[in-house]
Amino acid sequence: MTIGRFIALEGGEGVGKSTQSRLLAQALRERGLEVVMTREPGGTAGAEAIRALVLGTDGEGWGARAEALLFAAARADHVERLIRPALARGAWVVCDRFLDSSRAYQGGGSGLSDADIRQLHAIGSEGLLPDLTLLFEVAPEITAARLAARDVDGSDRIGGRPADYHARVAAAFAAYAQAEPERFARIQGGGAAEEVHHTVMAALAPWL
Ligand SMILES: Nc1ncnc2c1ncn2[C@@H]1O[C@H](COP(=O)(O)OP(=O)(O)OP(=O)(O)O)[C@@H](O)[C@H]1O
Ligand SMILES: Cc1cn([C@H]2C[C@H](O)[C@@H](COP(=O)(O)O)O2)c(=O)[nH]c1=O
Repeated sequence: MTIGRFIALEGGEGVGKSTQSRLLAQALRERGLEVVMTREPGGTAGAEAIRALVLGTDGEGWGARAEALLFAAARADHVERLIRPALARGAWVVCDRFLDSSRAYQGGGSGLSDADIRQLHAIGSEGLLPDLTLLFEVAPEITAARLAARDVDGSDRIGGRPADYHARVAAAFAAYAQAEPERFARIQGGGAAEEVHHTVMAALAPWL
């Protein structure tokens, strides 16, 4: 049996995570590997229901603590029902966002402590971490242009937060990658999609 790997793709809005998830999943499948491509919040029926609750724009929204609990609950279901079983049978899991999004958004953006976010993750998901987290970094003026073209009908509740919130999120991601270089690969995502994909494959080369 092949060894399953858990790869998370992280970064702010519009940095290309979904695009690179698709390209990565396709490249791994072409190598004959079983790939489970998934996302957070989401990936299971329960977690997708929480996604609609937390990102939908109806109602008054959530306070920072309730929001952190909702993301942790979605992740707990996702880990238990989809991610752990996939890894146990030797599949590769390609996950668009994971724990570090909670640390960066609910922590760096909304001001909860990193210890609290990690504690929620310890309770909900028994502390599962990806084998590698690809952090995509793109200049804000480039992501703004991409999102203006993509989100013509408006953004979700969190994507629509002000620029200073998203600047804190980006700074938090950068600080986590700097603190744990063995867990992160930093990818400059401002080039063409195929060019960025080559950088991703180079980061994974030791396992392929
Ligand atoms: N390297 C690239 N060059 C130009 N456009 C890109 C590139 N990568 C992605 N895009 C486009 O930018 C937009 C955002 O990309 P994508 O949805 O992959 O980002 P994301 O990080 O998953 O965003 P979000 O977190 O907001 O959902 C899409 O319209 C996509 O087609
Ligand atoms: C997992 C996770 C996500 N978020 C935020 C980040 C984005 O604004 C949305 C997800 O939208 P996407 O188009 O699928 O990227 O949710 C968060 O704040 N905390 C989290 O843990």
